[in-house]
Amino acid sequence: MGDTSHHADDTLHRRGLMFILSSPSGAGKTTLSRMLLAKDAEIKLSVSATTRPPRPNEVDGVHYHFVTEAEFDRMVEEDDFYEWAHVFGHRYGTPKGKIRAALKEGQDFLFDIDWQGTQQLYQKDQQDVVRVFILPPSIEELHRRLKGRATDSTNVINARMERARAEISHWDGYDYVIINDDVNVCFDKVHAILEAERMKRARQTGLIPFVRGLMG
Ligand SMILES: Nc1ncnc2c1ncn2[C@@H]1O[C@H](COP(=O)(O)OP(=O)(O)OP(=O)(O)O)[C@@H](O)[C@H]1O
Ligand SMILES: Nc1nc2c(ncn2[C@@H]2O[C@H](COP(=O)(O)O)[C@@H](O)[C@H]2O)c(=O)[nH]1
Repeated sequence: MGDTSHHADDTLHRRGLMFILSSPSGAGKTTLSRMLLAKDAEIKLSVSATTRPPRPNEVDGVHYHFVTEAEFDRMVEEDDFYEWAHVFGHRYGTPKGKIRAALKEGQDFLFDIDWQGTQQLYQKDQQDVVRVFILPPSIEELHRRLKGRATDSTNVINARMERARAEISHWDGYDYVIINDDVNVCFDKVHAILEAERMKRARQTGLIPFVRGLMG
């Protein structure tokens, strides 16, 4: 064994990444997001603001910041959003918060956002963005999942099903595409992507001094 004074853990600073999960409504991105947050302590959810009313199990400030139309207007005027979009008759936006500074410090962020938000984030910050699209195994299964979730009225479910094909058409704007058939298998793939992206050379900003140390 050689000199351990340049231990990798002390040296290898890494830039954080913006990990985006998108899918047609009901394909399972929120389920996968929650699994990822429970399993991986290094990634934090970017909590969006929305004008949609909360579902029964949703907590303000945890799953979304639930805001009024007037509050959303104010946030837009004050340039508080990285991106925002109209989705299913409501507005949703990613608050800027301290994301940029935290990325520099190595913090990873998870975004459960649609294709419009993905395009906007990618245009602003290509180097930090990793785009993952989740597909359902079939349209029938997508419908079953939306009904089985039992959080939305029949009208809302029908509207989301009507939009599903249009949303799926954006699949080619993503770096990775995964079919969510068995949720555990799908989750392992999502996590493997995150782990691999963390090791990209460009993200490992501490590599240069580390390699210099190795070369003596
Ligand atoms: N692989 C799977 N097999 C069976 N059911 C699943 C699977 N993945 C997710 N589900 C179930 O499907 C329903 C929809 O999942 P989820 O809420 O995660 O979808 P979503 O893509 O986030 O939808 P939305 O965009 O509407 O928020 C939930 O009841 C969830 O438990
Ligand atoms: N462009 C953005 N899309 C967002 C954001 N937060 C959530 N979403 C997407 O909206 C739909 C519907 O979500 P739901 O919670 O009402 O089912 C879904 O595709 C989300 O990914 C955001 O900040 N910006």
